[in-house]
Amino acid sequence: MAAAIEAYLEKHGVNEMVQKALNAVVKQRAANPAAALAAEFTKMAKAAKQEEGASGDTSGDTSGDKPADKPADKPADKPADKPADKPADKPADKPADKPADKPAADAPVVFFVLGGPGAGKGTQCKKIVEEFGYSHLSAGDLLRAEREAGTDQGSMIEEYIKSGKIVPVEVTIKLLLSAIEKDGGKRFLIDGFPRNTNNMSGWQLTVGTKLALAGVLCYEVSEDELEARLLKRGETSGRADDNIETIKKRFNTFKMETLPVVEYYAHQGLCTKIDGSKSVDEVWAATKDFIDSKEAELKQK
Ligand SMILES: Nc1ncnc2c1ncn2[C@@H]1O[C@H](COP(=O)(O)OP(=O)(O)OP(=O)(O)O)[C@@H](O)[C@H]1O
Ligand SMILES: Nc1ccn([C@@H]2O[C@H](COP(=O)(O)O)[C@@H](O)[C@H]2O)c(=O)n1
Repeated sequence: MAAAIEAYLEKHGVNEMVQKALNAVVKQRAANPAAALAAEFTKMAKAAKQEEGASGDTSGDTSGDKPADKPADKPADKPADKPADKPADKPADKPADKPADKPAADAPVVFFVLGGPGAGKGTQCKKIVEEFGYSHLSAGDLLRAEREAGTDQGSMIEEYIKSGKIVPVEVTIKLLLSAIEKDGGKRFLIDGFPRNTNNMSGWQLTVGTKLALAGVLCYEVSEDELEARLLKRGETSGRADDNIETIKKRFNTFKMETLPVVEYYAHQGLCTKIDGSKSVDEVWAATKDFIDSKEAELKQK
């Protein structure tokens, strides 16, 4: 099935695939969007398999039959997550110059780190930095720092954070790319990104294959546990979103927008899910195993 999904992706591109699946899920008003999305991907993969069988093309080379009006990297026409009154129509950055098919062997390596609010992303990233010397970039931290600048953009970011919504990618990607460039490292943990399909499109358009995505870590924790952790953290964090009203909104955003992204990567075989409800040390043991095995894979390349 993974090969069939890859074939579909080759033909239609990631944006079209994700957008089509998300549209179907939204239409269904599915109670469990992640499961519905998984079902949509499976349906698409089956259709791609049949299509491939019908055309007799088993090579996987689809370069000749891509419809001319549908480039693989065409961004979603309208990001699903755009708040109606915000100017978020298109990523502001110029698309990466004609992307190569694959990242260069010496391209810096990136891991996305996902999980619900309070799942322990930051806690585990810190440990990875200590043990493996990776560079850690938290999209949330970068946005909070930018908010402090006191500009119009700062107040816009504040609004999004307080309402638990995802800031338009053109803002976030600029912060991430400038931090990556400044850092100049070879291994990056991108914490809290991509949080929705708009984030994914922005990354694909601006980064393309300049950086190599080696894997996605996702920490799974129940909402009850997350809520308890965030309320406790809120006693000292001073964060505008560690209060029960915003926490509920963040949970909703996570379920509706981020879980589908996690499922997308899971279907690509890129996502490793870790039980984040255990103790910090137990979660770290699983995290370390993951990084060790990825480092071994990367050494063989
Ligand atoms: N395994 C764990 N068990 C119990 N508490 C934990 C665990 N991991 C992290 N915490 C605590 O839970 C809170 C949230 O952790 P952390 O800030 O690492 O999460 P996060 O996923 O980065 O959150 P956010 O997305 O909101 O920034 C912190 O107070 C942290 O000390
Ligand atoms: N890709 C992202 C990441 C974060 N945000 C906003 O920041 C808030 C806090 O993020 P944490 O990762 O620190 O939990 C989050 O709720 C969003 O409002 C974002 O917009 N895009």
